[in-house]
This record gives sequence, structure tokens and C-alpha cells, in this order.
Amino acid sequence: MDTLFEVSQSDDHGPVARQVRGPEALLEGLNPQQRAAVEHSGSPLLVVAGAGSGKTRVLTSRIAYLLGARGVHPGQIMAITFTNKAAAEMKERVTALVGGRANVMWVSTFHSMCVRLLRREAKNLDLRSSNFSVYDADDSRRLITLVSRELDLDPKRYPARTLAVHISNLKNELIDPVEAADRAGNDLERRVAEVYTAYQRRLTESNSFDFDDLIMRTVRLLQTRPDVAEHYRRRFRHVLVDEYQDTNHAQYELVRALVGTGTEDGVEPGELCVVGDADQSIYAFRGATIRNIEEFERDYPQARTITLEQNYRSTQTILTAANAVIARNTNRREKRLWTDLGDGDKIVGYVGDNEHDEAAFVASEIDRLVDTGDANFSDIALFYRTNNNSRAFEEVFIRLGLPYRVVGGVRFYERREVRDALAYLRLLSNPDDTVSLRRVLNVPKRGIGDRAEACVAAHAERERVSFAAALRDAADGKVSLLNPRSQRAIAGFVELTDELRALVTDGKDVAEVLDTVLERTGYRGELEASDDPQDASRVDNLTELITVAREFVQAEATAPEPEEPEIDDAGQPAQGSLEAFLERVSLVADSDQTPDAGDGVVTMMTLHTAKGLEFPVVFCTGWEDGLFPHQRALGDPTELAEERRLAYVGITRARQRLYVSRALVRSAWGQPMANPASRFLDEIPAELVEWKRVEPVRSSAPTSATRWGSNRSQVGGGDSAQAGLGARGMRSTPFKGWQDTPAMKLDVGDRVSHDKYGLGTVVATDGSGPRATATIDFGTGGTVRLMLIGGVPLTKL
Ligand SMILES: Nc1ncnc2c1ncn2[C@@H]1O[C@H](COP(=O)(O)OP(=O)(O)OP(=O)(O)O)[C@@H](O)[C@H]1O
Ligand SMILES: [Mg+2]
Repeated sequence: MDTLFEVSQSDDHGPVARQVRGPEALLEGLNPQQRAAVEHSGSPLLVVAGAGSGKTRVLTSRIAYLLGARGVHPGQIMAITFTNKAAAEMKERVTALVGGRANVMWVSTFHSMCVRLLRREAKNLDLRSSNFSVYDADDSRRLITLVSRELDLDPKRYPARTLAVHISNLKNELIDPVEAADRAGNDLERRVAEVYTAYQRRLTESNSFDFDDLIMRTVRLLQTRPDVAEHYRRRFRHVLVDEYQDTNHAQYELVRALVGTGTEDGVEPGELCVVGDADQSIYAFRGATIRNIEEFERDYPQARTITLEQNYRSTQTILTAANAVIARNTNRREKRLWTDLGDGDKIVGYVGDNEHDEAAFVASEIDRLVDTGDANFSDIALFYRTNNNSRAFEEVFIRLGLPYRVVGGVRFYERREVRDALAYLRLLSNPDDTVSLRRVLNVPKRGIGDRAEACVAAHAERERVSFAAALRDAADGKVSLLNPRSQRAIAGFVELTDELRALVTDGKDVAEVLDTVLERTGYRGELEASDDPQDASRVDNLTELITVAREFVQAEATAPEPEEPEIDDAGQPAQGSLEAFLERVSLVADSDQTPDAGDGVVTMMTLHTAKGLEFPVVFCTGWEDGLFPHQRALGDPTELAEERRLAYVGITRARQRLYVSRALVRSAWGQPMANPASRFLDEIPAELVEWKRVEPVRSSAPTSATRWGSNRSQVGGGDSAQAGLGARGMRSTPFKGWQDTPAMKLDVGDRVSHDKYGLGTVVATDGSGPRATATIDFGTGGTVRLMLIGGVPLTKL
């Protein structure tokens, strides 16, 4: 924990450190640049610095300083973090300093902040009620699917997923459907605009926002309603943003509108402090742009920029490796990052025969580190490029009984039964929520079939009313072509939801409501009656969800009340309420599930999720061209640069020990792929890496000497020529039964024979030399993409 807060916590005589030791105490332990950033006042402030240099710490310290030394009221502070978890931590630290007063600070992610603001402003937004639903990616894809079906779009040509990405990009650029239609220059863009228009109308009818809307609508509100904007500008005198390099255009405009320029309404501009690192920008695919950090001084002409140069996180070895990799990116500002933590251990490298061998090595190392007392399980993190790569590790961890937790992946809140239960809850809170309504309409089965649903949907379309309104019409017999049985079933459903909704109005807490929902709808009963073992675990998950709800109710009941209610804080849903609960669960991000230290488990996650975190021991796995850097990036310099930033993020999460590993062959989607070493491995200076096992050298038969652990003397010990071999390596006969053939050249149309898949035809080729790949159609055996390195069991016919 920050020394800062320990000072205040050990002080029995008053909550604020300055009362005892003055503002100096709030600056203790900070280096001169960090101090300058904390003390700076007035003009906008940008702190740019490499990983682990204390940017986040500066942000937290600055808040403490604002409260403790500058007499700022907590209600005047808005701080934006990248995850809800980071927000909670920041708030906790500040609470330790100033007590319950901290509750009126707004510390949250962009999305949570916008939900809160939009709820407060529902009356200014033309919303039917402040109980709008928030649609996550899955919900919005469902709605897009519904809409494209109505527009008769070919789902193969226009997959919902693709449409969703396009619509999201438009929203991140603050482009509304009308403008999108105006701008559309080709067929795809016109289709997208069409879907976007219909989709947006549906969202409005459903009284729902998707994630991107949350930001876009808030920006629009502030831009079009000077009175509303002025209210927030008067209130939030301090705006602080962490991870500024990953903001998109909409978020940039949001910050601008909140801070103001001072010319709008005579309110002095708020004090803005943003921190970030352009080298860690890894969300371009969601519209993030480092333009925001690079042009900060142009956007805010009075701005001051402070750079931090001391890294407090990692050893010199780790830092040198990270710097060497990121240095390959062009068009970046060179940074001088140093550490006084010493060289530390070498980076450990390992080349596995396949992903299982790689996983076995990682597991045995973890076992060893914990055995020797060098680390606890919770000190250790394991990263991979994409979620599906966790499987091999999970298998061996389970077999060896190593405790672990996967962050992200198929998350609890993404499980079918959990989503169904939450859809019921959302429906009770927001009767117009179409996606939730249609999700549970016939779940469990109650005799409202597809045809009946289609009749209701057609009625809604014809009458231009929401699906919910159309359903009521159906219950009242006003929908044509509906058979009497379906009508009765619909009437029963409407009655049931009305009854359940009454529980909420009666003030029952969310845990009770949930329990009753599962009971009265027959949802739980159906699962309990089933003899499918999967249904049993579904029941467990629902029980878990009720526990989550119960804990939520209890936590809300015991949360300290804000001491100073003079700053109005409506817009927060009532404590323990259904809305508050839904808001909590709908905004959980991947990284919010990070276990707290002390959980005693190894953490597995993707590199993206690892941003902002740190661990004493880090395993970076799957460093192979085609996997990491991702295959998509191989021929694209922009994408490759982003992958390299991801490598930089991964390496710099490590404090003391870093491992890098790869596999010679791995099965991807059930097919073997032989990937060459990641180019990022080549970019780490060879002398920093001790290879526990390298790729077998061509024509030397694999012997026990190449088993990991027994070849230290052969390839370790700082012989850089050999040490680099594992990364660069020559490719030969790494796996049993495969012939030692030289790399082959194939063209589209060539016929080939594969030892396992049989006869096939080349349908595409990509890359050259050791990175050449061919996609081969093996008829009913499916399409397989293979790296054309030596050793591929393939014959050209
Ligand atoms: N002045 C300091 N003295 C001692 N430790 C420090 C100091 N500043 C930061 N640290 C520690 O260094 C580590 C990295 O700090 P922090 O997470 O704030 O860096 P960051 O710049 O935000 O990193 P990232 O770019 O990865 O987000 C933390 O453990 C933090 O407590
Ligand atoms: Mg940080």
C-alpha cells in the first residue's frame, strides 16, 4: 500500500494527514517529477511515462493531495480508471485518508460514469424512465441479428458480428445514423447505415443503451444542453484520467466537454490531469487513438507535460528487454526509463514440443518456485494472446493440482442460465427491454412459439410500438393471426411479469426478487427436474448468482453514508435496489475479475487484460509468429506495431522474474499448426535470456540432452550465440514421425497430400520464407492452414 496512506491510517487523531504533518506527508516517497505532478495546479497536466514509472500512483496521490492539502471537496473530483476494480482500489485508498466523505467522489470507468450521469439526466434525455437497460456486446449482437433479419440481409454476407464492429466504430467517432447514411460511399457502408438506423430505433424503443451509446449520448447531452454541461462543470472542478492512451474520440470529447474551456459560461475550466503511455496503447480495435495523448498540448494550449523516468516495478533485465522490443516501433517518442532495482535474474526461455509440453514446463516451474519459497501462487501470472489459449494450461494445472484462476474467457455473467436470470431481472426493471423480453419469452417453454413471436413482432413493427406494448396487445386479443392458445400463453406471461414486478415495487431486495423469479417462472424447477448433468451445474450457478445478489444487498446496507449530503447525488440508484445490482453486473469488465492478492492462486489472462497490473513472476506464453504477433498482424505494419505494444505491456508487468515460452507445434481449432518463433523473441537481446530448452538443431537427433532442465550447461550460461538459438533457431525434426523436408513452395491450385488429412488443394498462400503459410482445402476434412516450414508432413503432387 502507498506509504502516503499508511501515514494517515496510523494517525489516530484525525482523518486528514495534513492536520498532523502538513502537506509534506502527502508527498512523502515521491520523486521530484512525481511531486511536481501532484502539486501542479491550474493548467491541464499530462504525465507521459513508460510502464511502472508510477503514473497511476501519481493519480492517486494527486487526489489525496487535492483533498488533504488543497482543501478540495471530494464531490468536486471525477477520476476515470480503466477498470471498475482499479476504481474501487483508488476509492478505498482515498477513503482511508478522508473517511466516508470520499463516497461523493466519482471514481469509475468511463462507462460507469456515463451510466450514472445518464440516470440522473433521464428527464433531459427523452427517456421513458431512468431505468434503462445497458446492453453488452452479446445483447447488442442479438438485436442486430433481429434487425438484419427484418431487413432481409444475408447473414453470410453481413454477419452480425461485422455489422456490430462497424456500428461501434461509428459511435466511437460520434457519428449518428443520419450522418452515417449521408457518408456511406459503398454498398457495405450503406447496409451498415441501414442496420444502424433500425438498430438505434430498436434501442430507443427498448429504453436501452449499448456500451458505445453510454459515451456518445453523454457527449451529445453535454454538447447540446449548455445548462446541463454547466451544472457538471461547476460540480467537477477536477477531472483525472488514467490510461489516457486508450481513450477513443468519443471519450476525448467527453473529457473536453466536462472540463470546458472557460468561454462557454464563465465557469473557469476544470483542472485536468491525464496520465498515459503511448507505447501501451492496445485498444485501437475499439477506436482508441494515441492521437489524444500526442496532441494533448495542441488540444489544451496551456498544458504542462511532465515525464517520469524512474521505473519502480521491474529489474533492469526486464526493463532492457521491454525497451529493446518497443524500440522497434517507428514514430514513437524515445523514453529513458531506468531502475535502481538491479539486474535481477535472467529471463528464462523455453521451447516446447507442443502446447502441452510448454504448459508442463510452466507448471513445473511454478511448482518449483512455490516449493523453494521463491514465490506464492498469487505472485504469479500467466499471459496468452487470446482466451482460447488457456486450455492447455488449465488441463495440466488441474492434473497437478495447482490452484489457478482464469480471468476473462467465458465469464460467469456470460453463462446461459445467468444471462437468462439477469434478463428476467432487467425486464422487471425496464419493461420495454426488447432483447431481455424476447430472450425469456419462452424460457422455460410456456407455449409461445416462434410463430406467435413473429406475429407479435410484426404487430410491433406495423404499429410502431415496442415489442412489450405489442405483447400486451396480444394478451388483449388485438393481434391478428394469433391462435387462441398462444394468446392465452402470452396473457399468462404478461400477468406473471406484472406480478413479479410488484415485488420490486413492494421494496423486496434484489436477492429475494431473484429467488422468487426463478421459482415462479419454473426456471429452476425445470433444471432441477432434468437428468442432464450440465443442468445440475446450471442450478449451482444460479445459486451462486443469488449469493452474489445477497452479498450485494448486505454490502450496500453496510456502506458508509456520505457525510456531506449538501452536494446532491441523485442519479445513484437506491441502495440494494434492483437497478443498482443490474448496473453492477452489466458493467463488469474482464479485468475486474482479477483475484486479490492473497487468494493463493495463479492468475491466467490475456495480455489485454493484464494492462495496469503487476506481478512478481510473469509467464509470457505462446510467443510464436501467427499466434503472437497475431496472424492478422503479420502482413500489416500498423497491426504489428500494436502487437509489439502488447508485448511491451506483457513484459513490463513482471517485477522480478520473467519467462517467455513457445511451442513448435500447437493445435489450433483442432488442427496442428507449426509456428516459427515470435519475432518479438528475436528482439529481446540474446544475452538477457537463459534458454532452458531450445529448438533441436537440424539433423541432430533429439536426445535427452535437449530435455528442459538437463541442458543448462549446453545452451545456458550466457553463451549468447547459442542462447539466441531458441528464438531464431533452425527448424528441423522436432516431432515424431514427421519427415525432415526442406521448406516447400506452394501456389494456389497445387494439389498436395498430407499424412493426416489426405489429399487437398491449396486455396490461399501468404508470407514467404519460414513464415510462408498455405491454406489447404482437404475436402470433407475441412480447411487447414499450415506453416510451410521444414518438417511439414506434406507432399506436393
Ligand atoms: N516514488 C515511488 N517510490 C516507490 N515505489 C513507487 C513509487 N512510484 C511508484 N511506485 C511503485 O511502482 C509500481 C508501479 O507504479 P504504477 O503502477 O503507478 O506505475 P504506472 O506508471 O501506472 O504503470 P503502468 O504503465 O503499467 O500502468 C507500483 O508498485 C508503485 O507502488
Ligand atoms: Mg498505471
